[in-house]
Amino acid sequence: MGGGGVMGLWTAVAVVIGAVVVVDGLVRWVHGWYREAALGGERRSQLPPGEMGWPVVGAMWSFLRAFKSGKPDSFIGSYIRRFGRSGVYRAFMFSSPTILVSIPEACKQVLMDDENFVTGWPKATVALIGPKSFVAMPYEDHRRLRKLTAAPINGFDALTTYLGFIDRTVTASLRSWSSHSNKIEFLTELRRMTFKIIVQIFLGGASDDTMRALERSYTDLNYGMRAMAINLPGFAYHRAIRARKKLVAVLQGVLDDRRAATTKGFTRSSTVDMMARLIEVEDENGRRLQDDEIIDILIMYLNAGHESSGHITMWATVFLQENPEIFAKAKAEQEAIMRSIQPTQQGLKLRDFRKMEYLSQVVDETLRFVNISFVSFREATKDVFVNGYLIPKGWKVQLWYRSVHMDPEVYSEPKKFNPSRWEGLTPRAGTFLPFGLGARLCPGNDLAKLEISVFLHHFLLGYKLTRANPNCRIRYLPHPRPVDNCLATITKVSDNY
Ligand code: HEM
Repeated sequence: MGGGGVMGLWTAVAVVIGAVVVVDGLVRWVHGWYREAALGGERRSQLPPGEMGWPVVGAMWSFLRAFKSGKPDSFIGSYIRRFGRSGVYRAFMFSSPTILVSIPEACKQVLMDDENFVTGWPKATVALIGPKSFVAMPYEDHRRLRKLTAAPINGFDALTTYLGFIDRTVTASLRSWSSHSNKIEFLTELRRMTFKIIVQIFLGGASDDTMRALERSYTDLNYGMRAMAINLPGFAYHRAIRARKKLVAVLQGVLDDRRAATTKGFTRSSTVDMMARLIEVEDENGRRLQDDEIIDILIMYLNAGHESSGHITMWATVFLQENPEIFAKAKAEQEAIMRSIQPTQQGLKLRDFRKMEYLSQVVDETLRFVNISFVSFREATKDVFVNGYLIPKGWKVQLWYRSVHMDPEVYSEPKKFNPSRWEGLTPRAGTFLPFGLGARLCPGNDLAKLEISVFLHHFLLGYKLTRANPNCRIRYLPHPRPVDNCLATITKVSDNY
């Protein structure tokens, strides 16, 4: 090919690239205009920096790319790089114009403002968790049912009721895993264990068949939770929708049995579990909850009540095992606690748990570092200004807890696992959000911390974790986990306690 031919080729390539850039810019501009024009010039000029991107996908590709390539922080990182540290950005995600909030003060403002913000989970998530659960419930119903359901699991005193069951379940699990030399999927087993605990609290226990059916369906439900909402065979979301139908059927069966037993005058357990409370509760007009309302609340609680605790327990165990100094310090604290317990005492008591200061720092650091709930969703019900920028009425808001926890201006060396950073530290409001904040603060936070600490107490005193693939790849959606579900052996190393 002569010089003219090469020139011609390069010109053609340049023209194609130029055309792509122009078309890309034009499409983005038209989409931005289409989404924002109705705001009017003045309100539009007050929006935070950012862009709507391409129609339909918006920022979803870059979000999924960041999380699927193992670099979840690069998503918000790209906004900071392109638009500066405004902490509030605009984007198009989950089919809606959305404001991304990534700094503590702004997160706190949104989370504490119930007048101007309601929950705003994507429709696909609401369809999975349940339209009649807390994720989509009207304000007054939420207040009433939250009070009813949170009271028995909130505050460490209320939790005394469950401590014995948690302690027995944890010790039996560790004993069973270490009774053979086979590898187990440690995460899967922990999820099973935390599920058993939450089923006891909410349903007063369940048959093995019911447990198995529920567990399987919850796994599918969770895998579909942050996936693209494509309801076609072969897609995770489709499997999740089917799993929800099964969950509804199983819980309907449990509810029917309970109602039948109550009619005949039988009660299943001596303590009042959460299902009993939900069946009995009346609003100010004497109206009781319908079956579909009870079932949606249970689906939500049973899910929220085991997934996150199971994952955090796994990560805390892994971090302890990988950091011998931290392990030794945490173990010494537990040994001291054991020495202070009377030989006649059966199992752990709440006062023992209260002495676990360093272990509590290990758990807090794990919560900060792992970011199991990395984002939360709200919707503005009026025009609101946050950090000087407009959040227009009707727009969605995403609160990026993960970005707050991994921000070097909030936590020095954020990528270092360092429990001692919590020593004597009371975090500034909005800087530590593993359980959210405000009216939607996780009602299971005390229960979660208790379960995790009881497990770590027993693990530190007598067991060792050996992973089959210590450098296994991590998958970040829906929750951070090693792709092998932490395949490992659990060995008993001490008989002294
Ligand atoms: C380590 C464990 C846990 C973590 C990290 C966690 C995290 C969270 C977060 C961040 C929220 C707030 C979502 C928002 O801002 O909208 C939340 C809400 C919730 N959590 Fe948890 N959670 C955990 C354990 C539990 C447990 C054990 C239960 C049940 C006993 C539970 C039940 C709930 C419920 C029902 C909500 C919705 C509250 C509402 O909308 O009023 N969670 N959780």
